[in-house]
Amino acid sequence: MSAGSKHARSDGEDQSVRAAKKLKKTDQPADAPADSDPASLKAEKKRKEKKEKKDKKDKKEKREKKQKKDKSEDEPATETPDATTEAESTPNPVAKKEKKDKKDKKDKKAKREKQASDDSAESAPKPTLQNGNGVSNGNGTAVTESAPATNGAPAQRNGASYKYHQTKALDAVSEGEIQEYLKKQEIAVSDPSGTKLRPVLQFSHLPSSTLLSKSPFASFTAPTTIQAASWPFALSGCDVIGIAETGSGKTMAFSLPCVEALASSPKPKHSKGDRTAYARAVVVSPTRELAMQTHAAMSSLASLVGLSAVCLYGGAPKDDQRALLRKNNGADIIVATPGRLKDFLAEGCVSLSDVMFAVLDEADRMLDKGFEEDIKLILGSCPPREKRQTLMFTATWPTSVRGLAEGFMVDPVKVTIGNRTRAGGDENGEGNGTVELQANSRIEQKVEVVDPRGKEQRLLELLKDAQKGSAKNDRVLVFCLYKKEAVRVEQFLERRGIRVASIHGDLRQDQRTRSLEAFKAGTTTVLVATDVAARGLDIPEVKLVINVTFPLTIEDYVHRIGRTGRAGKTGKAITLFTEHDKAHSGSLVNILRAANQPVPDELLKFGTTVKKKAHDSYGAFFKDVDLSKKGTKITFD
Ligand SMILES: Nc1ncnc2c1ncn2[C@@H]1O[C@H](COP(=O)(O)OP(=O)(O)OP(=O)(O)O)[C@@H](O)[C@H]1O
Repeated sequence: MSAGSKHARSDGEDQSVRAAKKLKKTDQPADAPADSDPASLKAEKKRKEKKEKKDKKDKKEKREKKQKKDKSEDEPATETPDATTEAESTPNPVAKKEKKDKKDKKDKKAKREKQASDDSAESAPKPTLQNGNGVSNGNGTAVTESAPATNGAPAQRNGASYKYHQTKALDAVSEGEIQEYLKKQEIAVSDPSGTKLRPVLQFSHLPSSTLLSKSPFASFTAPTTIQAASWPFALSGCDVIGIAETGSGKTMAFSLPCVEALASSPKPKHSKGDRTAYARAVVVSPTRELAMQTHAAMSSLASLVGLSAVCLYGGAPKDDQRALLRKNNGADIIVATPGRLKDFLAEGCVSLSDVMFAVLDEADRMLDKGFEEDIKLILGSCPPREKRQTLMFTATWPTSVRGLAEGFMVDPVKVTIGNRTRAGGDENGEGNGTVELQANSRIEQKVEVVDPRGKEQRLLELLKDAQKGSAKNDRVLVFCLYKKEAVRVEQFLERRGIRVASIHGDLRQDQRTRSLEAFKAGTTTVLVATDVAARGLDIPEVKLVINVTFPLTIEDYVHRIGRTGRAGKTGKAITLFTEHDKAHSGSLVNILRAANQPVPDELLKFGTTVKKKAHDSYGAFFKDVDLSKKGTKITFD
C-alpha cells in the first residue's frame, strides 16, 4: 500500500473510530471502571462489539478452514475409484458443505491426474477389486461401467506431447461388448488413479499418429489381450506392470508406447563436442539373445518414424558398439543387457540423463537378486521415477520382487491377463512363488517320472518319436540345467546322428548366435540349451520343449515351456522328472492342475506341498557374463 493511500484513509476516519483507536493505544481493560468518561465508554462499547463480531467471524472462518484441511488430508486414504464408496466416505450432512467438499475432491482428482508425478508417489496403489469370477471390469472396480470418454487421461509425466484419447471408434463399442471382452480374456486392471480406460479391441481403436499411418501392424489382425488392455494406460504416460502368458506379444505392448512417446517429443540438444552418447529410452533384458531380438523388434517400429535404436550386450566388441553410439550423439532407444550397459555408464560414454521411458523386460528376472544391484544402478542413472515413465513386463510375477518393483515406479497400473488365482500354499498355508503363476494354456504339458540314469536314453526316444515321418524337420528345444550337462547331452545326440546345436554360457557369443540362427533357419532341428534361452526368445515353430533336468525355479519352468505355443499357436512340453527334483513336485502339480493337464501318480508320490522358493537367485546360474573380461567369480550355468 502506498503512503498516499495510507494518508487518505486516516483522513477519512471518523471521530469515534479515532477515539476507539486512542483507547486501544492506552490499552484500557475490558472491565474498565464505571466512572470513566461517558464518551470514551460509548466508543469503547462500540469497539468491543466490533471486535467481538470480528473475532466470531475469524473463528468461524478458521473452523471451516480446518475442517476443509482435515478432509483433504483424509482423502488419499478414503478415496476409491468406485463412485459408491466415494459417496459413503463423505459423512458431512450439510448439503452446502457436501457440495463444496465434492468440488474440492473433484478439483483434487483433476489436479492429481494432471500432475501424477507430484502427488502419486506417496499414495499406495489400491488392490484390484474383483467380481465373483475373479475378473475385474478393467477399471479396478467390479460393477461400474467403463468410462464413456477418456480425454481426462493423465498428462504425460515423461514430457511427451503424445496425448492418448478414447477414439470415436472405441466410443462406439457398446459397454456390454467391452465387459464381455474383459471377462472372456480374464483381464484384471489395478489402477491406483482410478482412470477408466477401455481396452482397444482393434488397431483402428487407437488414436491416429504418424507411426500408425505407416501400418506397423499390417501382419496382425488385432491387438493381443495384453496389448489391448495395457496400451491405453502406457500411451497415457502411466507406469505399467504387465503380466501375461509367454508368447502373448508383450514386446509390442511396451514398444508402441515407447516409440509414440519418443516420436512426439523433441530431442534434447547437446553440444557437438560432447562425446557422451545420450538415449531417450532404455530397455533392459536379461540375456544377450533377448536383447538382440527386442532390439530388432523395436528398431523396425522406431525406424518408421525416423528414430534409432542401438543394442548393447556383452560378449561382443565394445568398440563397435561405442562407434554406433557415438554416431548422432547416441540413440533414441538403447536395448541392453545390464552388464554391458553398466560398463558404458562407468566409462562415461553413455548417459541416461535424458531417459524419459524405461522398460524392464522379463521384469521379475531383472529384479531378482542376480541383477538387482545392476538395475538399481541403471535406473538410478535415469531421471527420477517422477520424471520418467517406467514399464515392467513379464509372464511370472513372484511376490518376492513386487515391493522392489514399485519402488522404481509411480503408482503403477497393474494389468494382469489370465485367471491367476492363488495356487497352493506352503506348510503354513501362506503364499509362495506359485501365487499368480500360470503356464500358457495352449501348451500340452506331460511329466514323466524317470530314473536319473535313464534320462539321456529317454531323451533320444522322445526326439525320434517327435521327429518321425513328416515331422522330421520339427524344431525341438532341449533344456539342461548346467553348462557341462548341455555339452554332454549335445555330444550324446550328435553321436547318435541327430542334427543338433547348443546355446549356453560356456560358448563364445558368435557360437551362441550361430547356433540360434541355425535353429531358426531349420538347419539344425534340435537345440540343446541352458536357461540362457529360457526367457523371451521368440523362435518360430518350436513344436516341442523337453526338460532333461528341471530348472531351479518353477518360474523358469513356465518360461522354458513358453518357448512353444506362441502367438496363439499350440505346443507341447515334456519334462523328465526325477527324485532329485522332488522339491519342485508341489509347485509343478499346481501348474499342471491350473492348466488342466494330467498329473501322473508318480509325481504325486513326491508330495504336493509347495516349498518356499528353493533358489532366491536365478542370477548366479544364468547371468550373462562377458567372457572377454577376466573372470572374478565362478558362475554355474
Ligand atoms: N497383435 C499381434 N497379433 C499376432 N501376433 C503378434 C501380435 N503382437 C505380437 N505378435 C507376435 O507374437 C509373438 C510373441 O510375441 P512376444 O515375443 O512379444 O511375446 P512375449 O509375451 O514377450 O513372450 P515371453 O513371455 O516369452 O517373452 C511374436 O512373434 C510377435 O511378433
